Amino acid sequence: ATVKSVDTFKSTAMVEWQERKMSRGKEVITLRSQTRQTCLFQTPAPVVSPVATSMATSQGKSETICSEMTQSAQSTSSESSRPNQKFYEMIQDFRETLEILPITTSDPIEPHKICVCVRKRPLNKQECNKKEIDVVSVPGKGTLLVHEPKQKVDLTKYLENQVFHFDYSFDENATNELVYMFTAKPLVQSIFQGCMATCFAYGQTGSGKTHTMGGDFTGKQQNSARGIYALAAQDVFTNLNHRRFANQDLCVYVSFFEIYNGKVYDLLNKKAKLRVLEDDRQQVQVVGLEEVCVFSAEDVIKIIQTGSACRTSGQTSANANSSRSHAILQIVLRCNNRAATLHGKFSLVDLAGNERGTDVSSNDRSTLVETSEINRSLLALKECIRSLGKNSDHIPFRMSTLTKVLRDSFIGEKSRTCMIAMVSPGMASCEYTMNTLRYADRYRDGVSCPNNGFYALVTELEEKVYGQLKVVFLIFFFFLRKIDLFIFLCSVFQRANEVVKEMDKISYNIEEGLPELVDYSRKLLGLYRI
Ligand SMILES: Nc1ncnc2c1ncn2[C@@H]1O[C@H](COP(=O)(O)OP(=O)(O)OP(=O)(O)O)[C@@H](O)[C@H]1O
Repeated sequence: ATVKSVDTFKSTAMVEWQERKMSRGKEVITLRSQTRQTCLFQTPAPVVSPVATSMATSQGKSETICSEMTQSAQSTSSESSRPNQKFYEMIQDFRETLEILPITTSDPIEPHKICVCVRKRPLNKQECNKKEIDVVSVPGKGTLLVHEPKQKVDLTKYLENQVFHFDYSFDENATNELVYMFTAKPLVQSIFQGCMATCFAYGQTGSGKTHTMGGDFTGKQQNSARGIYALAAQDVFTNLNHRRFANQDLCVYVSFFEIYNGKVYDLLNKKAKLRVLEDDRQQVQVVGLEEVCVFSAEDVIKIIQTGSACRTSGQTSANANSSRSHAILQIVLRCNNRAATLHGKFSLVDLAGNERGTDVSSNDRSTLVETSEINRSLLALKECIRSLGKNSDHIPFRMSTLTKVLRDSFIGEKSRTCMIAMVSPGMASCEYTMNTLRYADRYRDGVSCPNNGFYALVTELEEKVYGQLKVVFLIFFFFLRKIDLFIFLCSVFQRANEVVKEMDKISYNIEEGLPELVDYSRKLLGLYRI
């Protein structure tokens, strides 16, 4: 109950009475202004502020004070001790002007070839203890706002309210079931029609990717039955038993693997390292990948549990490990004939934490390699989905192992893709949140993206660099015995290495870095042209 909030509400003018009722011995009056913001007034007043009293009197209602409808529990004295109190108040003021209409199960689900949505997780216990400020608002209808705290040179604080639009936006109260209904569920239907579907969970570490895909946590125990993996498996078997598909004689197979540093590891076979090969017809095979035939959703849940345990075992920090690798669960429908012909495939991908891409400060070689691999794969993924969205003939899937193994999901009319961008709401994560949203925004905006030309150019140059590299290696092996040529090639490699390092540094902040990246690509090509 603050004087300021009464002021704010009063200034919106034209207040209509909505409702008066008794609650726990107090009279609660709900008001609604013309701008549809809502405010609660209660009697008797624990604190009577002059402004509140005068306002109430002017309305003919004595002993009335204002309290914020949301976060009232955290207000009063503890609020003043909150770090960044000013920003907190500014965000609260802004939220009062918003019309909040969260997505519900009764909202229509539209068919998309590429669907991009965003999910905000709630502030966690630690963040609440630190009195972190929630800087993300989800008014609904696919919109999401980030209230970016800024400061002018004269130290005046202000907010930059960034608005993003996606196909769907889920707030902190959305359940996995609700998210599933709008994202992966339509893709499950599509694989029965012979589609290759992919659902990605993207975002920084701790933003809720594993919670969404693998299931929510009760303490440290993950409830695998309530994640998108399991919900999709349940729907696959429901569909399979439906009379429409019952006579198609389909069988369900599951594989579960992870990609770490560009290498594939089988999570259903003691993390065996596997090779990715491409045949003459550009078909990509993960050689020796375990594909288990399953007969119920429970079988799939057991596989998820086995694979997840394998994913994290032997690591000092499970979370740190998972955030560095991409985990892929594939549900494959095969016709139950001798050739076990592929009918449809659903790949569910829990991507590596995208904040790794910014971690270029480290001098540790393994961290640098890890970072550049994550960078490369996320950039490649973006390019492949964008090419798919534009129905382009050229899909740059060779850019990374991730896009290579998902190649058949990026081609043809029968591809369906859904990207769920996860965001953490805290002010401390604001920069990462903005990066996640900008990345996801690129998919939606493929055609009108101002840097479209640059993206295409970078992709084309990357492909050329790979081509040239192949030639260099051939020459190297051919003239292996010529020491002067060997020294020359060493110096070329050294210079190329430096250029590649520079490229890695800027490739995360792709927005500003693109022109530079093009320059570097050209330099690289120049180096290899001997
Ligand atoms: N929507 C949500 N509701 C409640 N808690 C959530 C939600 N999303 C995430 N959390 C909680 O936040 C914590 C981090 O989530 P999670 O492990 O899923 O993040 P992540 O993005 O997969 O991280 P990493 O990249 O490190 O694997 C978990 O304790 C999880 O229970």
